Amino acid sequence: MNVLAISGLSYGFRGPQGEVSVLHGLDLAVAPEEIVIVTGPSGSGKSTLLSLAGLLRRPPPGTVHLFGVDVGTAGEAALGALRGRMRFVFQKSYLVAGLTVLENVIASLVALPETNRRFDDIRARRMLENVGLADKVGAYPHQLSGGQQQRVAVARALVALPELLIVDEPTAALDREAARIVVDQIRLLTQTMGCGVLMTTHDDRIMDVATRRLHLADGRLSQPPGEWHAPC
Ligand SMILES: Nc1ncnc2c1ncn2[C@@H]1O[C@H](COP(=O)(O)OP(=O)(O)OP(=O)(O)O)[C@@H](O)[C@H]1O
Repeated sequence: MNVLAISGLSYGFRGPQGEVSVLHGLDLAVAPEEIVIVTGPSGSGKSTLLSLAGLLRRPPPGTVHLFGVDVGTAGEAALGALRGRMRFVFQKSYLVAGLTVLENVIASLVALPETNRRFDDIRARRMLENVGLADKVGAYPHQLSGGQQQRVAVARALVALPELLIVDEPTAALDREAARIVVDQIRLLTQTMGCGVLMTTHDDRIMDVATRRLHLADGRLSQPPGEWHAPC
């Protein structure tokens, strides 16, 4: 079953001159182990699409299904359960300033059912090792560079082993090496845990991580312009 299935999704915003239509009858599915990258010009609706797929906005009934559940009609309890199965990475890290790096990552686990909370600490430390920040566990966010903060945000998302990961421009503020660490960890999650990923990016350095690429323009998705082949 697809982790995310979008069909006939149209969406707009009410402005001073009336309704401005952003998405027009969009169809998109993300299966487990897929990394779908959506590109598109500024203002084309990429963030709007992610917010509708990611429960940050309520889509029209029947247009967005997460794990088979119609998001447009689901009640609060069902939405809460869906939220536990997915995680986000945004362009900004949004770490909690008063928590250490380790505590920020553990915070992603506390809402999950777990019989022994001692494993939260071990899991969080392992994930921080994976993103090259083992020596920063006790630091506070303001003591880290922007790129290091973003790697903590990635660790915080991945440590929960989400079934769907929604990622908005994850590497815009990262140098080449840090960007590679981030996408390698995302790819590892898809390959080992079967996570499906929906990502927007303008970053040519990381396009190779995609198993499928789509281009959003004029409210519609299509094949990206120019030649593109999925990696073997
Ligand atoms: N809350 C809102 N109210 C009104 N219009 C909005 C709102 N959010 C987004 N828009 C409009 O919807 C359109 C799509 O915006 P969106 O942020 O989804 O684009 P984007 O492709 O993510 O852009 P970028 O690459 O610059 O981040 C834009 O024209 C924007 O002005």
